[in-house]
Amino acid sequence: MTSTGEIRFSHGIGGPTRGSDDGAPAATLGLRIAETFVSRQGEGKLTGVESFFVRTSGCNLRCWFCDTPYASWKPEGPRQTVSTIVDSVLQSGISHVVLTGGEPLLPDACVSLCQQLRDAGLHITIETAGTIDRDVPCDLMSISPKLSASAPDAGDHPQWHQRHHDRRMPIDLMRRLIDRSDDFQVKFVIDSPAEFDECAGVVESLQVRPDDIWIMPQGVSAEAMDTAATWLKPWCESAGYRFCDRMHLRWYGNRRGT
Ligand SMILES: C[S@@+](CC[C@H](N)C(=O)[O-])C[C@H]1O[C@@H](n2cnc3c(N)ncnc32)[C@H](O)[C@@H]1O
Ligand SMILES: Nc1nc2[nH]cc(C(=O)O)c2c(=O)[nH]1
Ligand code: SF4
Ligand SMILES: [Mg+2]
Repeated sequence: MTSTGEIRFSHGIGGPTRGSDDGAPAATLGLRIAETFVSRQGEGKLTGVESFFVRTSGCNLRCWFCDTPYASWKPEGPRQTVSTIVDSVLQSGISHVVLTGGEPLLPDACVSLCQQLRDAGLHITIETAGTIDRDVPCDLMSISPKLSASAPDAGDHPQWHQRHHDRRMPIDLMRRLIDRSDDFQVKFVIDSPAEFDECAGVVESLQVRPDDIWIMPQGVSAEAMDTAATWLKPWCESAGYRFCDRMHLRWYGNRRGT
């Protein structure tokens, strides 16, 4: 990690490398893990399904609203080998795994992790912002493209503001992630009606059906979601998108490990 808390990744945007600087295979090096926990999937088409969550630490974006800053702004947690993580999942006896972050497609070892989980017959959802071009086995690619208003403040974080701008919306790359996966969903975070046109433009560029689009209100409480629903739900209905309640916030509150 650098003095500013940024993890140095082994590849630039969109171009993963194989292995590492010291020659160790990715599976041995493992992944930095902020937390693992069992919960019910709170978002999207698998809402309600009991799942084993693996949250990697480290992100190449810095959304101002990030609800897991301990995996992005201030990444926490030790490295774990792929076999340690796979053992934990298998011991739980749970058949659905959600790989999230931070940005779970950043570490090279995410490929062998997903391959081993798949070989064990488990269902894998990957929650990603869709900025890393990675050919990774997965059952549900859940992409949450980041709109321009999600960038951190330019005055407070000039470098991350610029990086966020440069990295957040590689349309062709997202399309490849969609084309490679067995199934996909696209989830947007909307903070205000000013983002409607931009969101609709991205949907058009991605060439996906309105039915595949889930719209999540920005916020981390049931009250915030209910307030946003008054202006967000009518827009979703008119555009044919799905309104996405983030149910874990209702079930458990905004608590870590849920
Ligand atoms: C913490 S992110 C990790 C995965 C990946 N970095 C991404 O952004 O998709 C997990 C999910 O939470 C959503 N999210 C994060 N902060 C949020 C907030 N304040 N309100 C609504 N959704 C949020 C993201 O858009 C994403 O769908
Ligand atoms: N219950 C629950 N469902 C989730 N779906 C996606 C999540 C994420 O943080 O990526 C998440 C999460 O953090 N908790
Ligand atoms: S891309 Fe995801 S993990 Fe990274 S800062 Fe944005 S919401 Fe947080
Ligand atoms: Mg979450």
